[in-house]
Amino acid sequence: MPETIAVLDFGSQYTQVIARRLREFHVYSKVYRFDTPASELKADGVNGIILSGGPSSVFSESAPMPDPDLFSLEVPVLGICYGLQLLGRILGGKVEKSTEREYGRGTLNILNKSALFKDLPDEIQVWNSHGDRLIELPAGFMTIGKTENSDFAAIENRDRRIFGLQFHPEVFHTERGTDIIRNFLIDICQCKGDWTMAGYIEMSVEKIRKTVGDRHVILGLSGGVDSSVAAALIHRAIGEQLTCVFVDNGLLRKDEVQAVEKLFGDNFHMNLVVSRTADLFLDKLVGVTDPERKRKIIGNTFVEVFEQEVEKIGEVDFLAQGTIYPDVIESVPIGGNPAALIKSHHNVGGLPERMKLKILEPLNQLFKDEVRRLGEELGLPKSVVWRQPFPGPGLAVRIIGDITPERLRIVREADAILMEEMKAEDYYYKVWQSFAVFLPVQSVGVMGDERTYDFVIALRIVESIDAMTADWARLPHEFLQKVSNRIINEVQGVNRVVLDISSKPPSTIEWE
Ligand SMILES: Nc1ncnc2c1ncn2[C@@H]1O[C@H](COP(=O)(O)OP(=O)(O)OP(=O)(O)O)[C@@H](O)[C@H]1O
Ligand SMILES: O=c1[nH]c(=O)c2[nH+]cn([C@@H]3O[C@H](COP(=O)(O)O)[C@@H](O)[C@H]3O)c2[nH]1
Ligand SMILES: NC(=O)CC[C@H](N)C(=O)O
Ligand SMILES: [Mg+2]
Repeated sequence: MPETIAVLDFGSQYTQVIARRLREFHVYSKVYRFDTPASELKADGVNGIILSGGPSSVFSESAPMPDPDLFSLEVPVLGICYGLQLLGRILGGKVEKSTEREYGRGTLNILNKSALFKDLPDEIQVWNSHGDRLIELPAGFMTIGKTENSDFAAIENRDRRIFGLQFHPEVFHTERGTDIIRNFLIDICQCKGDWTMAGYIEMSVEKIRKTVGDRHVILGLSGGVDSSVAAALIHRAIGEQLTCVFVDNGLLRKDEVQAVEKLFGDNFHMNLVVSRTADLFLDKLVGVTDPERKRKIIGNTFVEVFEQEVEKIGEVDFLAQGTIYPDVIESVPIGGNPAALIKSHHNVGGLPERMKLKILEPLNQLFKDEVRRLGEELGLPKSVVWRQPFPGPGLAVRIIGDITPERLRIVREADAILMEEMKAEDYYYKVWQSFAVFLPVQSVGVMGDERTYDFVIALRIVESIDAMTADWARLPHEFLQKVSNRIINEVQGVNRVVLDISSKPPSTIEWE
């Protein structure tokens, strides 16, 4: 393992932001479940531990708790927000609900000069988001900073190298937040910061070889960024022991099967099987309107298809997927709280429990932009690395309500027109995603003096860095007008086009 910082996830919306801030300092970081045994962290040889924030209160009965032994591992620990409250309570201090909650901007007064605040001024603006607070320090701790409403906004046990911050150093709005993180990583955990993408490839290749041994792997290949990068990485590790399976589930975009076959043939030299199983998927989806049910059915059917392919190939032990970190966090209910589940990405929450194949997901700690850098490092072409994402459940989650052949035709044609124009006007690579959504709403129109009563297409065009947040792209009106005209003129059954101007949050990128 390279130098690693463990980030224990207590459900903060910023956990992933912490992890990538660390990687920006060229230190490998890995997100672990909040209850990971200390022995596992030790076995992984972690150089430091960060406890994330989280929505719970540490004194509530259902509060997620870490293994207390992690404080005896003799590596530095930094608790952020909930993490501070947690270590405060576990080590003998007291936490209470506060009447003066702090949300947003605050001023931190730095008191005792701590290694954590090296080279910082005595006062910085910080970003808060908490309702509870520490009111009694645990033994051996001292205050190193306070805000208006928290006497213990920053605390330290110098001997044991345990630190707590009530504010969020990982967010952009905390002044000098990256310096605080740097101080923790470089000065306190003594990381060298020599981790690179090339190093990541080397580490992953080794790990894949060790996990797989002489067994065989099948990989669900969609032609998308993630699975293509995963394929290239795994192929580098085990070569011929890998077979890629591309599933035509009947929910793909116009001409996509041919395009992926060609892309693959031109750029890769691996075993590829195309599984033509559209009817299997579409039959199961007849009459299904609930988004989560669609996703679960598709996830299950993918596995069914993979298992059929395994029967044909023989001796296969692993199913590899291009799952990346955001797929994982959105699909897993945090702290067992189902309300925190946003949507089941087909490749994560949609997998059946009875599955026999073991899962191999070498990208499940990375963000999209990191996957893209990895793809470039592996020598994949721009047309693969910079392709817009397309969800595994495909057009099923872009047809609101029932999925019928007629609706598939409509959304496919509309989508193809948008895509063609995006490429022609050079917008395709400038936005995160652009696609058409079919709305099961009919409205009145007039075409050639004749009344129409046809369906609506919504255009969804968004900008994003990592799909965790997104905003609608402000494309020129002339462009939108052209796309709208073409769709209404060329796609039978559509007489109205609307533009989705919602951001994520509160909306999501896909409509289902
Ligand atoms: N049609 C398909 N055939 C086989 N596997 C698929 C298919 N669609 C999705 N998958 C599997 O599900 C995983 C998740 O899909 P997802 O869309 O997130 O990733 P991707 O298609 O590889 O990349 P992108 O996000 O750029 O579309 C893929 O990495 C792949 O392993
Ligand atoms: O492989 C996938 N399987 C899925 O089930 C899935 N659902 C959403 N997406 C893609 O993830 C990103 C975030 O989407 P949302 O804002 O809609 O959650 C966007 O890029 C979506 O296209 C999926 N990808
Ligand atoms: N952002 C956080 O970690 C919040 C911690 C805790 N839920 C509080 O409100 O104080
Ligand atoms: Mg995809």
